[in-house]
Amino acid sequence: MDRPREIEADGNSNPIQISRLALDIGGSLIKLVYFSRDSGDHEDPLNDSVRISNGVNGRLHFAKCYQQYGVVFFIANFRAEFDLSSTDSFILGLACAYFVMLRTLAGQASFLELLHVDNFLIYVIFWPVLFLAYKMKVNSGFQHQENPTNDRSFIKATGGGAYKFSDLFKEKLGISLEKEDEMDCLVTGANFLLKAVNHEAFTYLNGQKEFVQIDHNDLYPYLLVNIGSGVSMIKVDGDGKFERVSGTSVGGGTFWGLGKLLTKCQSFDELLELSQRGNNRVIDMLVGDIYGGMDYSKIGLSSTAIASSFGRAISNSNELHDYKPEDVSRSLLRMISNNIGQISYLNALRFGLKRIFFGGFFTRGHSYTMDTISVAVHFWSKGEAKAMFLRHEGFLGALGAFMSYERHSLGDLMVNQSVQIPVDASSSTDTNYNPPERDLNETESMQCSVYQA
Ligand SMILES: Nc1ncnc2c1ncn2[C@@H]1O[C@H](COP(=O)(O)OP(=O)(O)OP(=O)(O)O)[C@@H](O)[C@H]1O
Ligand SMILES: CC(C)(CO)[C@@H](O)C(=O)NCCC(=O)O
Repeated sequence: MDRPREIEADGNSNPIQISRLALDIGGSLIKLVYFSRDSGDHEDPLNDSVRISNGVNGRLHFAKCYQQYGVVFFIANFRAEFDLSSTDSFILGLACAYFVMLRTLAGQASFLELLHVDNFLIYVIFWPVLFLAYKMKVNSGFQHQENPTNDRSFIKATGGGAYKFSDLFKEKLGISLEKEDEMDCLVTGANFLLKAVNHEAFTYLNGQKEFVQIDHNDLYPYLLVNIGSGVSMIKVDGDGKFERVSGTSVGGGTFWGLGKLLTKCQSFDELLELSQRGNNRVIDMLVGDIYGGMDYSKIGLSSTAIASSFGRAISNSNELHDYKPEDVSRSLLRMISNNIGQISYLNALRFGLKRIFFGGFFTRGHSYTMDTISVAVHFWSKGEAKAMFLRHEGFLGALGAFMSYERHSLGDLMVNQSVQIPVDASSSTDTNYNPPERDLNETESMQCSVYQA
């Protein structure tokens, strides 16, 4: 197979050269992974790696697109990323504010009809993708071929949206989405991160985060639980060797959807933030509520264990508005995280798996969510199985789609780990080492090299 044009040197002195981009268009969020080549004339002070002459050095960027306000979020990032002039960003910002305002106003069908809703929404939702695709074309000389049957304007894409929006992308944007299987991508992304990135996996129990050193020779088998809108459970036996063994529709979409209805929260972050301040005991029925304050120790249940999520709400005449949104959010988060932890454990037990890695954007590095999942796995497995989380949790699919460029045309993608998480030599083997606190779910990048096959 031909090497994609995008990776050919173009001699362009533009410091940011987007050469490849992959998408994961899920039920709730759009995730992007893209590679920008180093121009070579500005060294990253944190980069202590050796530049390898036959590799293409650059950065792998991770970004996600909120469907709501996604445009404004991206503008803020692109301003720095692409060195937009202030006039450019002002004009783009105005255009985006206008779109967002229209979208907000567009509650009525008649108004949407006036705007030709399909065109309007595709430009609003996929504006960031368009912008990146445009940048990719400009920077890499990536163009339509003279032979129209050999169309190279394609982007690797996975997730349901790769199918759902395929025609729309082609018709309205002139971009073909080259579809990659979602499960395949999740596994490829997870395997890559676990093998190539230091301090990628960690355990989280009782507020203690501990990084796990992954032994490459002893990684398989493991259970990958991807908590997106819905939940997929995949038994992974090697590179490309996997089976989706289970799933549940009670996932991140359930938390966000039910939470939105019950608390009137306007954003997922707001809902998570509320949960941090809430007390689930107000709404959940505890074992102690049923057993007069006592443990039911014969079956291993303490008085504080939840006997019935939301069960307290039946025992008095309270209406929804009598409960604090904080408490509702807390109970909901706990119910869903517990349930996922329990089903995950049962599937691990089914196949004799000791390690469970959790991916997907539901966890969002949120301590209470991770703690609840870990406690469920720990409790049900009597400490036998281990719940582990991934720093790039939400990007497994997009990363897998990105890696499929390699599978088809390139050699390896290598990550320069010393840059991804700046650690000094003395701390690099410390499993308790905590990388600087920042939201890894927002835009992030890691230094890497692509090798030509
Ligand atoms: N900013 C956010 N806005 C909305 N949901 C968010 C946000 N951050 C995290 N989430 C949570 O992440 C979930 C989506 O996770 P993810 O992007 O991994 O899945 P998806 O690809 O959209 O879903 P699926 O794989 O089921 O199609 C949401 O349902 C919600 O619970
Ligand atoms: C349908 C997918 C795979 C889309 O990502 C995901 O949302 C999911 O795994 N849902 C759970 C479906 C089930 O197994 O019950």
